[in-house]
Amino acid sequence: MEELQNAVKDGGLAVSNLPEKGRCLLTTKNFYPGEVILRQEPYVCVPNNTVSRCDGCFASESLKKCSACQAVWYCGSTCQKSEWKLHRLECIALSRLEKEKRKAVTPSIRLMVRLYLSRKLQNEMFIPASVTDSCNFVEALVSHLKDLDEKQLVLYAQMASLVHLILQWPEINLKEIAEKLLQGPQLILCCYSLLACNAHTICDCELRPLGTGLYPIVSIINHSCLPNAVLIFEGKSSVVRAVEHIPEGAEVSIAYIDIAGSTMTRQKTLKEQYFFTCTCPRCIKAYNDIQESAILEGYRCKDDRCNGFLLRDSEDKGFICQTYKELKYKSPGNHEEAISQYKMIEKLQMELCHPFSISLMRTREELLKILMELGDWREALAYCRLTILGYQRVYPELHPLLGLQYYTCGKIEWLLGYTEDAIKSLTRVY
Ligand SMILES: C[S@@+](CC[C@H](N)C(=O)[O-])C[C@H]1O[C@@H](n2cnc3c(N)ncnc32)[C@H](O)[C@@H]1O
Repeated sequence: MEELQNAVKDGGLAVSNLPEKGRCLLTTKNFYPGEVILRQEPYVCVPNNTVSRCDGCFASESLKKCSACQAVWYCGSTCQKSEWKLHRLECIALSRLEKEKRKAVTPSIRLMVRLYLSRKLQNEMFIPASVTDSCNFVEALVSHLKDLDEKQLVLYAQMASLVHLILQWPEINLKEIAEKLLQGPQLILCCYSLLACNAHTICDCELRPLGTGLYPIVSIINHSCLPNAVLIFEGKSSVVRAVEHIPEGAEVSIAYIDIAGSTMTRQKTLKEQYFFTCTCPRCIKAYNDIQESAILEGYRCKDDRCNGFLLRDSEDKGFICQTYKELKYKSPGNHEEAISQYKMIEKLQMELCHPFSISLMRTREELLKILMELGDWREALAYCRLTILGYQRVYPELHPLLGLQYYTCGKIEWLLGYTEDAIKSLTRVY
Protein backbone atom coordinates (compact mmCIF):
# COMPACT_ATOMS: atom_id res chain seq x y z
CA MET A 1 0.00 0.00 0.00
CA GLU A 2 2.86 2.35 0.88
CA GLU A 3 4.50 1.77 -2.51
CA LEU A 4 1.18 2.44 -4.20
CA GLN A 5 0.73 5.69 -2.26
CA ASN A 6 4.19 6.80 -3.36
CA ALA A 7 3.37 5.98 -6.97
CA VAL A 8 0.28 8.21 -7.07
CA LYS A 9 1.44 10.87 -4.61
CA ASP A 10 3.23 13.08 -7.14
CA GLY A 11 0.10 13.25 -9.28
CA GLY A 12 -1.87 14.82 -6.40
CA LEU A 13 -3.64 11.56 -5.53
CA ALA A 14 -3.91 9.12 -2.65
CA VAL A 15 -5.46 5.67 -2.23
CA SER A 16 -7.78 5.16 0.71
CA ASN A 17 -10.30 2.62 1.96
CA LEU A 18 -13.97 3.32 2.55
CA PRO A 19 -15.98 0.74 4.55
CA GLU A 20 -18.90 0.77 2.11
CA LYS A 21 -16.91 0.95 -1.16
CA GLY A 22 -13.52 -0.63 -0.57
CA ARG A 23 -10.50 1.15 -2.02
CA CYS A 24 -10.95 4.58 -3.54
CA LEU A 25 -8.89 7.32 -5.14
CA LEU A 26 -8.71 10.65 -3.32
CA THR A 27 -7.26 13.98 -4.42
CA THR A 28 -4.52 15.67 -2.43
CA LYS A 29 -4.79 18.90 -4.45
CA ASN A 30 -7.45 20.78 -6.40
CA PHE A 31 -8.33 19.62 -9.91
CA TYR A 32 -10.14 21.93 -12.30
CA PRO A 33 -12.65 21.13 -15.10
CA GLY A 34 -10.86 19.50 -18.03
CA GLU A 35 -7.66 18.88 -16.10
CA VAL A 36 -6.01 15.45 -16.42
CA ILE A 37 -6.17 13.61 -13.10
CA LEU A 38 -4.48 10.43 -14.21
CA ARG A 39 -3.00 8.72 -17.27
CA GLN A 40 -2.23 5.03 -17.44
CA GLU A 41 -1.14 2.55 -20.08
CA PRO A 42 -3.00 -0.78 -20.14
CA TYR A 43 -1.62 -3.70 -18.17
CA VAL A 44 -3.15 -5.86 -20.90
CA CYS A 45 -5.52 -5.03 -23.74
CA VAL A 46 -7.02 -6.50 -26.91
CA PRO A 47 -8.83 -4.96 -29.87
CA ASN A 48 -12.44 -6.04 -30.36
CA ASN A 49 -13.40 -8.23 -33.29
CA THR A 50 -16.19 -6.29 -34.99
CA VAL A 51 -13.58 -5.32 -37.60
CA SER A 52 -9.95 -6.45 -37.85
CA ARG A 53 -7.65 -4.12 -35.92
CA CYS A 54 -3.93 -3.80 -35.36
CA ASP A 55 -2.93 -5.28 -32.01
CA GLY A 56 -0.46 -2.46 -31.44
CA CYS A 57 -2.41 0.71 -32.24
CA PHE A 58 -5.95 -0.55 -33.00
CA ALA A 59 -5.85 0.94 -36.53
CA SER A 60 -8.19 -0.82 -38.94
CA GLU A 61 -6.43 -0.11 -42.25
CA SER A 62 -3.48 -1.61 -44.19
CA LEU A 63 -3.30 -4.64 -41.94
CA LYS A 64 -1.34 -7.85 -42.29
CA LYS A 65 -2.02 -11.07 -40.39
CA CYS A 66 0.62 -12.64 -38.18
CA SER A 67 1.86 -15.35 -40.52
CA ALA A 68 2.35 -17.90 -37.75
CA CYS A 69 -0.90 -17.86 -35.77
CA GLN A 70 -3.11 -16.23 -38.43
CA ALA A 71 -5.19 -14.81 -35.60
CA VAL A 72 -3.68 -11.39 -34.93
CA TRP A 73 -3.25 -8.34 -37.17
CA TYR A 74 -0.62 -5.59 -37.39
CA CYS A 75 -0.48 -2.35 -39.35
CA GLY A 76 3.32 -2.58 -39.73
CA SER A 77 6.59 -3.72 -38.24
CA THR A 78 6.67 -0.99 -35.54
CA CYS A 79 3.49 -2.27 -33.92
CA GLN A 80 4.48 -5.89 -34.47
CA LYS A 81 7.81 -5.29 -32.72
CA SER A 82 6.23 -3.38 -29.83
CA GLU A 83 3.87 -6.32 -29.17
CA TRP A 84 6.35 -9.10 -29.83
CA LYS A 85 7.41 -9.99 -26.28
CA LEU A 86 3.86 -10.84 -25.31
CA HIS A 87 2.67 -12.07 -28.68
CA ARG A 88 5.60 -14.48 -29.04
CA LEU A 89 4.11 -16.71 -26.33
CA GLU A 90 0.52 -16.05 -27.36
CA CYS A 91 1.42 -16.90 -30.95
CA ILE A 92 2.84 -20.30 -30.00
CA ALA A 93 -0.21 -21.03 -27.86
CA LEU A 94 -2.71 -20.00 -30.56
CA SER A 95 -0.83 -21.82 -33.32
CA ARG A 96 -1.14 -25.08 -31.41
CA LEU A 97 -4.93 -24.88 -31.41
CA GLU A 98 -7.04 -26.75 -33.96
CA LYS A 99 -8.51 -24.45 -36.61
CA GLU A 100 -12.06 -24.80 -35.25
CA LYS A 101 -11.00 -23.99 -31.70
CA ARG A 102 -8.97 -21.01 -32.92
CA LYS A 103 -12.17 -19.53 -34.35
CA ALA A 104 -13.68 -19.60 -30.85
CA VAL A 105 -10.91 -17.37 -29.48
CA THR A 106 -12.87 -14.19 -28.78
CA PRO A 107 -11.31 -10.93 -27.50
CA SER A 108 -12.23 -11.85 -23.90
CA ILE A 109 -10.45 -15.19 -24.25
CA ARG A 110 -7.39 -13.40 -25.63
CA LEU A 111 -7.51 -10.84 -22.83
CA MET A 112 -7.36 -13.61 -20.28
CA VAL A 113 -4.57 -15.45 -22.11
CA ARG A 114 -2.62 -12.18 -22.22
CA LEU A 115 -3.24 -11.56 -18.52
CA TYR A 116 -1.62 -14.91 -17.75
CA LEU A 117 1.24 -14.46 -20.17
CA SER A 118 2.00 -10.96 -18.84
CA ARG A 119 2.19 -12.40 -15.39
CA LYS A 120 4.54 -15.13 -16.58
CA LEU A 121 6.75 -12.62 -18.39
CA GLN A 122 6.84 -10.31 -15.39
CA ASN A 123 7.65 -13.17 -13.05
CA GLU A 124 10.52 -14.14 -15.34
CA MET A 125 11.50 -10.49 -15.65
CA PHE A 126 11.13 -10.47 -19.44
CA ILE A 127 8.88 -7.45 -19.17
CA PRO A 128 9.27 -4.79 -16.48
CA ALA A 129 6.89 -4.51 -13.55
CA SER A 130 6.23 -1.36 -11.55
CA VAL A 131 4.09 -0.97 -8.41
CA THR A 132 1.08 0.10 -10.45
CA ASP A 133 1.74 -2.20 -13.37
CA SER A 134 2.35 -5.55 -11.74
CA CYS A 135 0.50 -8.83 -11.51
CA ASN A 136 0.30 -8.51 -7.71
CA PHE A 137 -1.49 -5.20 -8.07
CA VAL A 138 -3.86 -6.70 -10.64
CA GLU A 139 -4.63 -9.63 -8.36
CA ALA A 140 -5.60 -7.25 -5.56
CA LEU A 141 -8.49 -5.89 -7.64
CA VAL A 142 -12.06 -6.70 -6.60
CA SER A 143 -13.43 -9.86 -8.25
CA HIS A 144 -16.90 -10.59 -6.70
CA LEU A 145 -16.52 -14.26 -7.58
CA LYS A 146 -18.85 -15.21 -4.71
CA ASP A 147 -21.59 -12.93 -6.02
CA LEU A 148 -21.85 -14.53 -9.46
CA ASP A 149 -25.08 -16.32 -10.26
CA GLU A 150 -25.18 -19.74 -11.86
CA LYS A 151 -25.62 -18.41 -15.38
CA GLN A 152 -22.54 -16.18 -15.13
CA LEU A 153 -20.54 -18.96 -13.50
CA VAL A 154 -21.37 -21.38 -16.32
CA LEU A 155 -20.42 -18.79 -18.95
CA TYR A 156 -17.13 -17.92 -17.26
CA ALA A 157 -16.39 -21.61 -16.68
CA GLN A 158 -16.79 -22.32 -20.41
CA MET A 159 -14.46 -19.46 -21.26
CA ALA A 160 -12.03 -20.52 -18.54
CA SER A 161 -11.80 -24.04 -19.92
CA LEU A 162 -10.82 -22.73 -23.38
CA VAL A 163 -8.19 -20.44 -21.82
CA HIS A 164 -6.92 -23.40 -19.86
CA LEU A 165 -6.66 -25.45 -23.05
CA ILE A 166 -4.76 -22.64 -24.81
CA LEU A 167 -2.30 -22.29 -21.96
CA GLN A 168 -1.59 -26.00 -21.57
CA TRP A 169 1.75 -26.36 -23.19
CA PRO A 170 5.18 -27.19 -21.86
CA GLU A 171 6.59 -23.68 -21.57
CA ILE A 172 3.62 -22.47 -19.59
CA ASN A 173 3.18 -24.16 -16.30
CA LEU A 174 -0.17 -23.05 -14.93
CA LYS A 175 0.70 -24.32 -11.50
CA GLU A 176 3.81 -22.23 -11.46
CA ILE A 177 2.02 -19.15 -12.79
CA ALA A 178 -0.89 -19.57 -10.43
CA GLU A 179 1.13 -20.05 -7.32
CA LYS A 180 -1.68 -18.62 -5.21
CA LEU A 181 -4.65 -20.43 -3.69
CA LEU A 182 -6.54 -21.31 -6.80
CA GLN A 183 -5.16 -23.16 -9.75
CA GLY A 184 -6.02 -23.97 -13.32
CA PRO A 185 -9.52 -23.24 -14.63
CA GLN A 186 -10.75 -22.21 -11.20
CA LEU A 187 -8.20 -19.41 -11.03
CA ILE A 188 -9.04 -18.37 -14.58
CA LEU A 189 -12.69 -18.25 -13.57
CA CYS A 190 -11.82 -15.93 -10.71
CA CYS A 191 -9.85 -13.74 -13.13
CA TYR A 192 -12.87 -13.53 -15.46
CA SER A 193 -14.91 -12.25 -12.59
CA LEU A 194 -12.12 -9.74 -11.88
CA LEU A 195 -12.04 -8.58 -15.50
CA ALA A 196 -15.83 -8.17 -15.59
CA CYS A 197 -15.60 -5.72 -12.68
CA ASN A 198 -12.40 -3.93 -13.61
CA ALA A 199 -11.72 -3.97 -17.35
CA HIS A 200 -12.68 -0.91 -19.42
CA THR A 201 -13.93 -0.54 -22.97
CA ILE A 202 -11.33 1.40 -24.95
CA CYS A 203 -13.08 3.96 -27.18
CA ASP A 204 -11.92 6.27 -29.94
CA CYS A 205 -12.32 10.05 -29.72
CA GLU A 206 -15.94 9.74 -30.85
CA LEU A 207 -16.58 7.19 -28.10
CA ARG A 208 -16.89 4.25 -30.48
CA PRO A 209 -15.60 1.04 -28.88
CA LEU A 210 -12.26 -0.28 -30.17
CA GLY A 211 -11.24 -2.86 -27.61
CA THR A 212 -10.93 -3.79 -23.95
CA GLY A 213 -8.12 -3.09 -21.51
CA LEU A 214 -7.19 -3.41 -17.87
CA TYR A 215 -5.82 -0.24 -16.22
CA PRO A 216 -5.05 -1.12 -12.59
CA ILE A 217 -5.03 2.39 -11.07
CA VAL A 218 -8.09 3.50 -13.02
CA SER A 219 -9.77 0.39 -11.58
CA ILE A 220 -9.44 1.84 -8.08
CA ILE A 221 -11.82 4.65 -9.01
CA ASN A 222 -15.34 4.08 -7.73
CA HIS A 223 -18.60 4.84 -9.48
CA SER A 224 -21.00 7.74 -9.08
CA CYS A 225 -24.10 8.59 -11.13
CA LEU A 226 -23.01 12.23 -10.67
CA PRO A 227 -19.34 11.67 -11.47
CA ASN A 228 -16.75 14.41 -11.05
CA ALA A 229 -14.47 12.84 -13.70
CA VAL A 230 -14.64 10.95 -16.99
CA LEU A 231 -12.51 8.19 -18.42
CA ILE A 232 -11.49 8.68 -22.05
CA PHE A 233 -8.75 7.22 -24.22
CA GLU A 234 -5.93 8.61 -26.31
CA GLY A 235 -5.05 5.62 -28.44
CA LYS A 236 -4.70 2.84 -25.89
CA SER A 237 -3.71 5.16 -23.02
CA SER A 238 -6.44 5.84 -20.49
CA VAL A 239 -6.97 9.44 -19.39
CA VAL A 240 -9.12 10.46 -16.44
CA ARG A 241 -10.20 14.11 -16.63
CA ALA A 242 -12.10 16.26 -14.15
CA VAL A 243 -15.52 17.40 -15.36
CA GLU A 244 -15.96 19.79 -12.45
CA HIS A 245 -13.83 21.38 -9.76
CA ILE A 246 -12.64 18.57 -7.48
CA PRO A 247 -11.39 20.01 -4.22
CA GLU A 248 -8.46 18.61 -2.28
CA GLY A 249 -9.47 15.57 -0.22
CA ALA A 250 -12.46 14.63 -2.40
CA GLU A 251 -13.04 11.18 -3.88
CA VAL A 252 -12.53 10.91 -7.65
CA SER A 253 -15.51 9.20 -9.29
CA ILE A 254 -16.39 8.09 -12.81
CA ALA A 255 -19.56 6.53 -14.23
CA TYR A 256 -19.33 2.78 -14.88
CA ILE A 257 -22.57 2.77 -16.85
CA ASP A 258 -24.60 5.11 -19.06
CA ILE A 259 -25.98 7.60 -16.56
CA ALA A 260 -28.85 8.59 -18.86
CA GLY A 261 -31.19 6.05 -17.20
CA SER A 262 -33.54 6.53 -14.25
CA THR A 263 -32.36 5.65 -10.73
CA MET A 264 -34.16 2.32 -10.90
CA THR A 265 -32.47 1.36 -14.17
CA ARG A 266 -29.04 2.55 -13.05
CA GLN A 267 -29.26 0.74 -9.73
CA LYS A 268 -30.38 -2.47 -11.41
CA THR A 269 -27.49 -2.36 -13.88
CA LEU A 270 -24.92 -1.57 -11.17
CA LYS A 271 -26.20 -4.39 -8.97
CA GLU A 272 -26.14 -6.90 -11.82
CA GLN A 273 -22.74 -5.95 -13.20
CA TYR A 274 -20.84 -4.57 -10.23
CA PHE A 275 -22.67 -5.98 -7.21
CA PHE A 276 -23.28 -2.82 -5.22
CA THR A 277 -26.09 -0.41 -4.44
CA CYS A 278 -25.13 3.10 -5.40
CA THR A 279 -25.65 5.74 -2.73
CA CYS A 280 -24.49 8.75 -4.72
CA PRO A 281 -26.44 12.01 -4.22
CA ARG A 282 -28.46 11.34 -7.39
CA CYS A 283 -29.50 7.89 -6.18
CA ILE A 284 -30.49 8.96 -2.68
CA LYS A 285 -32.53 11.88 -3.91
CA ALA A 286 -35.21 9.23 -4.41
CA TYR A 287 -38.39 11.32 -4.25
CA ASN A 288 -37.52 13.81 -6.95
CA ASP A 289 -36.07 11.04 -9.00
CA ILE A 290 -39.43 9.23 -9.13
CA GLN A 291 -40.66 12.23 -11.09
CA GLU A 292 -37.45 12.28 -13.09
CA SER A 293 -37.78 8.53 -13.81
CA ALA A 294 -41.32 9.07 -15.03
CA ILE A 295 -40.05 11.75 -17.41
CA LEU A 296 -37.13 9.70 -18.66
CA GLU A 297 -38.66 6.25 -18.90
CA GLY A 298 -42.37 6.48 -18.18
CA TYR A 299 -45.49 6.44 -20.37
CA ARG A 300 -48.42 8.78 -20.39
CA CYS A 301 -51.28 7.72 -18.16
CA LYS A 302 -54.18 6.12 -20.04
CA ASP A 303 -56.58 8.53 -18.37
CA ASP A 304 -56.88 11.59 -20.67
CA ARG A 305 -57.66 13.85 -17.73
CA CYS A 306 -54.39 12.88 -16.05
CA ASN A 307 -51.08 14.52 -16.92
CA GLY A 308 -49.04 11.79 -15.23
CA PHE A 309 -46.59 9.25 -16.72
CA LEU A 310 -46.61 5.56 -15.96
CA LEU A 311 -43.41 4.07 -14.65
CA ARG A 312 -42.45 0.42 -14.99
CA ASP A 313 -41.72 -1.41 -11.76
CA SER A 314 -38.40 -3.08 -11.05
CA GLU A 315 -39.63 -6.63 -11.76
CA ASP A 316 -41.80 -6.00 -14.79
CA LYS A 317 -40.12 -5.23 -18.12
CA GLY A 318 -43.57 -4.83 -19.64
CA PHE A 319 -43.33 -1.21 -20.72
CA ILE A 320 -40.31 -1.65 -22.97
CA CYS A 321 -41.74 -1.82 -26.48
CA GLN A 322 -40.74 -5.13 -28.05
CA THR A 323 -41.37 -3.83 -31.58
CA TYR A 324 -38.83 -1.12 -30.88
CA LYS A 325 -36.27 -3.72 -29.89
CA GLU A 326 -36.84 -5.85 -32.96
CA LEU A 327 -36.55 -2.87 -35.23
CA LYS A 328 -33.12 -1.92 -33.96
CA TYR A 329 -31.54 -0.49 -37.07
CA LYS A 330 -28.66 -2.39 -38.60
CA SER A 331 -26.58 -0.69 -41.22
CA PRO A 332 -26.51 -1.19 -44.16
CA GLY A 333 -30.16 -1.92 -44.91
CA ASN A 334 -33.23 -0.39 -46.36
CA HIS A 335 -32.83 3.19 -45.15
CA GLU A 336 -36.21 4.49 -46.35
CA GLU A 337 -38.08 1.70 -44.66
CA ALA A 338 -36.04 2.12 -41.48
CA ILE A 339 -36.76 5.86 -41.48
CA SER A 340 -40.48 5.36 -41.90
CA GLN A 341 -40.57 2.74 -39.12
CA TYR A 342 -38.52 4.85 -36.73
CA LYS A 343 -40.72 7.86 -37.47
CA MET A 344 -43.74 5.72 -36.65
CA ILE A 345 -42.13 4.77 -33.35
CA GLU A 346 -41.21 8.39 -32.70
CA LYS A 347 -44.82 9.45 -33.27
CA LEU A 348 -46.05 6.76 -30.93
CA GLN A 349 -43.47 7.70 -28.29
CA MET A 350 -44.39 11.37 -28.60
CA GLU A 351 -47.96 10.39 -27.73
CA LEU A 352 -47.00 7.98 -24.97
CA CYS A 353 -43.91 9.46 -23.36
CA HIS A 354 -42.63 12.68 -21.90
CA PRO A 355 -40.76 14.89 -24.44
CA PHE A 356 -37.58 14.15 -22.46
CA SER A 357 -38.09 10.37 -22.45
CA ILE A 358 -34.93 8.33 -23.04
CA SER A 359 -36.69 5.92 -25.43
CA LEU A 360 -37.74 8.90 -27.56
CA MET A 361 -34.17 10.25 -27.44
CA ARG A 362 -32.76 6.85 -28.53
CA THR A 363 -35.24 6.65 -31.42
CA ARG A 364 -34.12 10.10 -32.56
CA GLU A 365 -30.47 9.05 -32.28
CA GLU A 366 -31.21 6.16 -34.64
CA LEU A 367 -33.03 8.49 -37.04
CA LEU A 368 -30.09 10.89 -36.93
CA LYS A 369 -27.69 8.06 -37.76
CA ILE A 370 -29.73 6.90 -40.78
CA LEU A 371 -30.34 10.44 -42.05
CA MET A 372 -26.61 11.15 -41.88
CA GLU A 373 -25.86 7.97 -43.81
CA LEU A 374 -28.37 9.12 -46.41
CA GLY A 375 -26.82 12.59 -46.49
CA ASP A 376 -30.15 14.23 -45.62
CA TRP A 377 -28.36 16.94 -43.66
CA ARG A 378 -31.30 19.27 -43.08
CA GLU A 379 -33.44 16.66 -41.38
CA ALA A 380 -30.39 15.20 -39.64
CA LEU A 381 -29.72 18.64 -38.13
CA ALA A 382 -33.29 18.89 -36.84
CA TYR A 383 -32.92 15.50 -35.13
CA CYS A 384 -29.46 16.30 -33.83
CA ARG A 385 -30.78 19.45 -32.16
CA LEU A 386 -33.65 17.47 -30.62
CA THR A 387 -31.24 14.89 -29.18
CA ILE A 388 -29.12 17.68 -27.69
CA LEU A 389 -32.13 18.81 -25.67
CA GLY A 390 -32.36 15.27 -24.27
CA TYR A 391 -28.61 15.00 -23.67
CA GLN A 392 -28.60 18.29 -21.77
CA ARG A 393 -31.13 16.82 -19.42
CA VAL A 394 -29.34 13.54 -18.69
CA TYR A 395 -25.63 14.31 -18.92
CA PRO A 396 -23.53 16.80 -16.94
CA GLU A 397 -22.41 19.93 -18.78
CA LEU A 398 -18.91 18.61 -19.52
CA HIS A 399 -19.84 15.05 -20.44
CA PRO A 400 -18.04 13.82 -23.60
CA LEU A 401 -21.28 12.45 -25.08
CA LEU A 402 -22.86 15.90 -24.92
CA GLY A 403 -19.70 17.37 -26.46
CA LEU A 404 -19.83 14.83 -29.28
CA GLN A 405 -23.47 15.60 -30.02
CA TYR A 406 -22.62 19.32 -30.27
CA TYR A 407 -19.73 18.33 -32.52
CA THR A 408 -22.07 16.41 -34.86
CA CYS A 409 -24.44 19.39 -34.82
CA GLY A 410 -21.61 21.84 -35.59
CA LYS A 411 -20.33 19.69 -38.45
CA ILE A 412 -23.80 19.45 -40.04
CA GLU A 413 -24.40 23.20 -39.60
CA TRP A 414 -21.03 23.90 -41.22
CA LEU A 415 -21.86 21.58 -44.10
CA LEU A 416 -25.20 23.34 -44.63
CA GLY A 417 -23.47 26.72 -44.61
CA TYR A 418 -24.99 27.84 -41.27
CA THR A 419 -21.63 29.28 -40.32
CA GLU A 420 -22.70 31.28 -37.27
CA ASP A 421 -24.61 28.36 -35.78
CA ALA A 422 -21.70 26.06 -36.53
CA ILE A 423 -19.26 28.39 -34.75
CA LYS A 424 -21.57 28.51 -31.72
CA SER A 425 -21.86 24.72 -31.59
CA LEU A 426 -18.14 24.12 -32.14
CA THR A 427 -17.23 26.75 -29.55
CA ARG A 428 -19.44 24.82 -27.18
CA VAL A 429 -17.57 21.62 -28.10
CA TYR A 430 -14.26 23.32 -27.43
C1 LIG B 1 -13.50 -1.19 -10.31
S1 LIG B 1 -13.73 -1.63 -8.64
C2 LIG B 1 -13.44 -0.10 -7.81
C3 LIG B 1 -12.39 -0.22 -6.74
C4 LIG B 1 -12.77 -1.02 -5.56
N1 LIG B 1 -13.47 -0.20 -4.59
C5 LIG B 1 -11.59 -1.70 -4.90
O1 LIG B 1 -11.57 -1.81 -3.67
O2 LIG B 1 -10.70 -2.17 -5.61
C6 LIG B 1 -15.46 -1.81 -8.66
C7 LIG B 1 -16.04 -2.30 -7.36
O3 LIG B 1 -15.90 -1.30 -6.34
C8 LIG B 1 -17.08 -1.21 -5.56
N2 LIG B 1 -17.73 0.10 -5.83
C9 LIG B 1 -17.48 0.95 -6.85
N3 LIG B 1 -18.21 2.06 -6.74
C10 LIG B 1 -18.98 1.92 -5.64
C11 LIG B 1 -19.97 2.74 -5.02
N4 LIG B 1 -20.31 3.92 -5.49
N5 LIG B 1 -20.54 2.27 -3.87
C12 LIG B 1 -20.19 1.05 -3.36
N6 LIG B 1 -19.26 0.23 -3.93
C13 LIG B 1 -18.66 0.66 -5.05
C14 LIG B 1 -17.97 -2.36 -6.01
O4 LIG B 1 -17.68 -3.47 -5.23
C15 LIG B 1 -17.51 -2.58 -7.44
O5 LIG B 1 -17.78 -3.87 -7.91
